[in-house]
Amino acid sequence: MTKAASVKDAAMADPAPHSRSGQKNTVIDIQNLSLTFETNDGPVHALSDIDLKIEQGDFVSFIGPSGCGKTTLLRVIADLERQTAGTITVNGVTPEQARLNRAYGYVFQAAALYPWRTIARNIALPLEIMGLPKSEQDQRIAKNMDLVNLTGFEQKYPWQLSGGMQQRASIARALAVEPDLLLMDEPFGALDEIVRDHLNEQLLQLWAKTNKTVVFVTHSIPEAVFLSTKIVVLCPRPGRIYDVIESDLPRERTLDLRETPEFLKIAHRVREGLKAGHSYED
Ligand SMILES: Nc1ncnc2c1ncn2[C@@H]1O[C@H](COP(=O)(O)OP(=O)(O)OP(=O)(O)O)[C@@H](O)[C@H]1O
Repeated sequence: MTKAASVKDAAMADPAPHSRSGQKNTVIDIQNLSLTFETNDGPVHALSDIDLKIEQGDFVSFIGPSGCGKTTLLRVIADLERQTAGTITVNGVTPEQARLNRAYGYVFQAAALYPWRTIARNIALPLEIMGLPKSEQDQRIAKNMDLVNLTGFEQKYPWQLSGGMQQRASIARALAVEPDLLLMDEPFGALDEIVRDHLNEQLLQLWAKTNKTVVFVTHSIPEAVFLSTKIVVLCPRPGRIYDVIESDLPRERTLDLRETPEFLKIAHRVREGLKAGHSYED
């Protein structure tokens, strides 16, 4: 597929990716950002000189070996960590202001559902905290359970659902606050490969339907290439960006795409980046 064709696909799948000037809106703008943790054993340079722009409607994966700073970078975006140098804006404001504006939903590796609440009441939790009227809560629960294909499971408890279904429920809970930005930290890392494949397809469908911007942490090369419009390869000590790959795969994807030469070419480039940035002393 040519670059021009993929851009056309992107425009078709994405109803409002641009501002009126025709420019894509920058959702996350990171410049010269570093973060050093001071520990009893000395400083840990978790992130060093990170420059990255993420635009409206992008699906961006962070991939890299353990300890290269993927989670730390996601946590800086979410205002769960603060950088020690450089700048970052989320929707044009500080991460703190973006958090207060409820700009993002955050999905963790573990579904983290309350076992004593039904699935519907788990999804309702952030809405209760926001003080939304019951009718609005019910409408958002129904809409987001439908988006993750869980309609009919409202009154079940988390332990009555499979791991994949629990993770879909946690995605519905993140979506219920209606954020434009979804931050996902290895959400499918603990699931078996068949379930992960299925959830990857469902996540892409959800992304196409909702036009969200997604930032996704993974260890898996096929997952990163299958899902992303942009793949950020990080390497450790200090954590830094080794490569940024703009994918020219079409936005509408099914799993058989993984057998194509275009897919394998991108996967090869990611693998080469991971190899080059890897320290074999670990
Ligand atoms: N709160 C903290 N205090 C001290 N060091 C930390 C803290 N959080 C993370 N680190 C260190 O920062 C570095 C980056 O950690 P981070 O968890 O972001 O890596 P990662 O790429 O997400 O790893 P993994 O794939 O294992 O989750 C690691 O060396 C880690 O030990």
